[in-house]
Amino acid sequence: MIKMRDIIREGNHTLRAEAKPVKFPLSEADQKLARDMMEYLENSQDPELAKKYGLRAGVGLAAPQVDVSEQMAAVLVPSENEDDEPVFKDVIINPVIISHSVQPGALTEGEGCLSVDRDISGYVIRHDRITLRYYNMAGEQKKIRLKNYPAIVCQHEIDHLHGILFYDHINEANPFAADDDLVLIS
Ligand SMILES: CNC(=O)c1cccc(C)c1Nc1nc(N2CCN(c3ccccc3Cl)CC2)nc(N2CSC[C@H]2C(=O)NC)n1
Ligand code: NI
Repeated sequence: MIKMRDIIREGNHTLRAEAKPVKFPLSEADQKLARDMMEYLENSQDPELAKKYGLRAGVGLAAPQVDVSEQMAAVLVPSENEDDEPVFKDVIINPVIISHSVQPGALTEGEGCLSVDRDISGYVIRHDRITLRYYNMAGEQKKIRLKNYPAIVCQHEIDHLHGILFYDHINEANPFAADDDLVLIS
């Protein structure tokens, strides 16, 4: 299982590298990696398991964060009440944002990252809505539209595949600068 010690932190160059596209059919190693990353998110969202293994909770984890510079990320956005299906759950491979809203969006509370061991406040300005094309573990091409929280999470994880970290999108001069069409997502 993936533990916090397997997650690389700022300063490790892999976090700032351009990850390589994944080849299909997935190798055994890539299949295991995909499963392990999704398992990490599930474990981290379970208060008992998170406590038992000292895991930081997350809704997304990208392969570069476990020092594998490949274009693959697990995303698990749970629904508000736990016995419903997740809002979004998949391993997104070779993802491309093929279109997006002009309208920006940001999490009201800012963003955290498992590879960043410090609290950096401010609005992380992203697209409020995206159309995402990606391949799943079976190699099927998917094209989906996402908005608000799941759209923000996927953009955060896709950034990791291109060496971009969330605070790269925070306005340094005024971290909470918001033009009037910014959608604040709580
Ligand atoms: C600085 N302020 C903040 O961090 C911040 C502060 C308050 C609110 C939010 C909403 C903030 N922001 C933020 N909160 C999250 N979580 C909320 C808690 N949750 C979770 C926790 C426990 C069980 C199950 C779950 Cl589900 C896990 C996910 N996750 C992300 N991000 C940014 S996009 C990728 C995603 C990620 O997985 N990061 C590790 N941002
Ligand atoms: Ni991150």
